[in-house]
Amino acid sequence: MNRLPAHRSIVLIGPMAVGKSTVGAQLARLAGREFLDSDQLFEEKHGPIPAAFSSYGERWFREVEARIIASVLARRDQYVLSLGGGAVLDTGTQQLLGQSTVVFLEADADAVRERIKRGGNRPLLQSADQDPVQRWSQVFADRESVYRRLADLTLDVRDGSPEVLATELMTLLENRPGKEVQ
Ligand SMILES: Nc1ncnc2c1ncn2[C@@H]1O[C@H](COP(=O)(O)OP(=O)(O)O)[C@@H](O)[C@H]1O
Ligand SMILES: O=C(O)C1=C[C@@H](OP(=O)(O)O)[C@@H](O)[C@H](O)C1
Ligand SMILES: [Mg+2]
Repeated sequence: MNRLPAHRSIVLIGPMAVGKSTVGAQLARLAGREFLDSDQLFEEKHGPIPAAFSSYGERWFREVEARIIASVLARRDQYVLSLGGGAVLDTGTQQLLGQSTVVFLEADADAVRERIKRGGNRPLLQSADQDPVQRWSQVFADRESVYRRLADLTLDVRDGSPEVLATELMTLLENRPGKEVQ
């Protein structure tokens, strides 16, 4: 059963390791919707992201990432989509997100310290002169204004399990009008 009929595409954005993929999957389950993840779609077709960065470069990754996201956002049905952290830098993607309910998952360096260690291999956090958390803070500072500008809703994900956070997000979404269902 679809519990969020007013919203078409619900898109989770935010910096690396805040929990976009994990909370997005939980939200989709609670809402009775299909879950899509741009990194997962990339890897299904092109293999691991770190190998793509090292073989073809970030620029190529961004081009393919933007195409994958555009093809999902062209769909007219209802789903939950979690984006990779840097996907929102693409101006075409920024425009297409205007049709979706965009949720910014917000955290800080302390909250993501353990999450960075636990899941995912993120080429942008590998640096010779900075530790991954310092690097995360720098990348987040560079992108924060973009996340805030695109967000219809912001969810603080510093505390709480993914299940609790997804339930909180369900309630927030249930209580706000959608902007895209004609
Ligand atoms: N609220 C949370 N509390 C504790 N760990 C979390 C939470 N959300 C996600 N995680 C863990 O943090 C790691 C990164 O989560 P992930 O969903 O991959 O983040 P993102 O997609 O934003 O990069 C994973 O190991 C995940 O299980
Ligand atoms: O922030 C970024 O530029 C990236 C975030 C990653 O996704 P997550 O945000 O799911 O870790 C992945 O797309 C890639 O490693 C680049
Ligand atoms: Mg992810």
